[in-house]
Amino acid sequence: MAHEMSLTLERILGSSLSWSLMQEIIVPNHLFIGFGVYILYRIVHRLFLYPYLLSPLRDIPGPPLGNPLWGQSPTIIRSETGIPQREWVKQYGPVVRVVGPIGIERMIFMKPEALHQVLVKDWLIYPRPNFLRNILGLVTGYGLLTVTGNDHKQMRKAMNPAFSIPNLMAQTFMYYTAIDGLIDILNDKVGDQKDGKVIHVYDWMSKATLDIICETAFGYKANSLHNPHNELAESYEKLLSLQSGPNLAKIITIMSIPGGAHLLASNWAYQHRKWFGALGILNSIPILLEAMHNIRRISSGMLAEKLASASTLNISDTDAKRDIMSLLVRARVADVKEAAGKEGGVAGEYRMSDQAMMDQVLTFLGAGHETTASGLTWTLWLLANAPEAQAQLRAEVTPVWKENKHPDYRALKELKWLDSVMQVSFMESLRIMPPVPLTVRKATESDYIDGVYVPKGTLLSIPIRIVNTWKEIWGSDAEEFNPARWLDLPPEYHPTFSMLSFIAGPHACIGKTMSIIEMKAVLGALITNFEFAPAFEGQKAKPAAAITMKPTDGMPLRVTRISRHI
Ligand code: HEM
Repeated sequence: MAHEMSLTLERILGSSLSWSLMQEIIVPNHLFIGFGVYILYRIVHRLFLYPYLLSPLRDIPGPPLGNPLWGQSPTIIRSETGIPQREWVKQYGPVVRVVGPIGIERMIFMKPEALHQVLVKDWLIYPRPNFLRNILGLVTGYGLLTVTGNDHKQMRKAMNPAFSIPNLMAQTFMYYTAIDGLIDILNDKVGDQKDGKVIHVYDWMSKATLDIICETAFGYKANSLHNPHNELAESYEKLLSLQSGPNLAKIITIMSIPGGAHLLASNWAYQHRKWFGALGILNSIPILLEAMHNIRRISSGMLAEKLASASTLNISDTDAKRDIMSLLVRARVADVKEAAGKEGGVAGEYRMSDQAMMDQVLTFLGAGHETTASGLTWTLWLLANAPEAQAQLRAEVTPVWKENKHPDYRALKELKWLDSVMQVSFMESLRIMPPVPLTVRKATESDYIDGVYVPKGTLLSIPIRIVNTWKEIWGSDAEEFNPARWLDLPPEYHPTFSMLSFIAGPHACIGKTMSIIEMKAVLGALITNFEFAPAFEGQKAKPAAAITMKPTDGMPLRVTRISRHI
């Protein structure tokens, strides 16, 4: 057979270059050497030629390229999130090039026009990169945070009603079981001690916001505040304990290997999770896989319960349950009924499968729990260090909470923009310590941004914390906590692109209003009842360097009962 093939090829190639001669030339050794040279060239190109000599971005100012294998990533991974980038912007200006591992370039654009182009005008050209979508998908399900393009448009349209004002109004009362529980617990802990008590406030904010999001997302009473061994809360705690730059770098590396994302999301990986643990360096993977498995198992149990009762859900019932999952189930029932009424009808344009509904709710649990807990914790930290601002806030909220300890949506909304210490305290805290300090986009086409040619494939850092504290906009005290600045905004302030904590455009946070209302309800109750101060002199904040910015030390604060002062 091989002989016949060789004869045929010899005939095709003709006499000038005989097959036997070729066989001599292309001996396996030559092939091997050729392949080796090609791989070597690719490595040299990737690590040296492209970043130093060939990249169209090579002349853009930025920090030194650093080690060819890692670039600037060790500095980024080891530092507080956003701080190295902030220093580079101070040093190099509003357009910065940063080279990461294996010569991968990231651009930072600071100006509003550039951010408008990336986040709003051409958002379809600049989606979240695959590695980010895969990480978010692993942790929060394949929902709004991971889809892009038309799928995203349809999904967002389907999800918007769950975040409508009427729905938020109806949901507000769901916050108060957790808030009352939180106040009781802190009262018990602090007691009548004259000097108060040091409490790790992040841990309690995290439990309270988990209970709130479980109730608003599923209608499920997790009660993690009173039950230290709640499985869902424990799984999230484990997951969040992995939030560190080095862990994130490991997960991104696995996700970037072809098939890595599928592997981590697979049942096989869960069943063999101990194997990862045996490889010392990957010892965080079993914890991640186990936590995710438990969260999915518990969530799917809750979904099954909802679906089982779906037939009894009456969509016109004004007393109907307002949690997000009930809304999705009702929308699906309505969709199917509508389709059945039409000749040849099929269900509507975005009919959610069980799995899609699960993923959405996992997304809301993942995106809406830790962010809100961090937002509240940083606000308490900043107020603890600004006793005057804290006293002003207390003077504003105490009468409101004394009149009704469960203010409704309207009353919470009333504590509103620029009229209220509560509102400006949050704006200022979310400005300086944004719970999501940085995100990433990828150019899927070559284009000019702020006059710079950006080749297809370039990563773009969306510099949330850096823009929020940019001296060119916010002035020389940009990095300081000063809620009063919101009463007299600087002329350079841009309403959309000077404060990016919830970003902007079609991917802007869907839970923005919900989280602000929820944080107001929690903070109002806390500030009415307690005074917060640093736990010890010289205390420094310790934010984690990861996707979200939570305190790594649980944020100890000295908490004192207010009744002592009245
Ligand atoms: C203080 C609290 C919060 C902050 C600072 C925050 C911040 C953000 C940011 C910066 C993004 C954009 C991420 C990116 O594009 O890479 C985002 C997206 C998102 N957030 Fe939030 N978030 C908060 C609370 C919530 C809550 C309570 C929910 C839901 C219950 C939520 C659900 C989402 C979802 C679903 C997205 C994806 C939106 C899309 O791509 O269409 N967030 N959030």
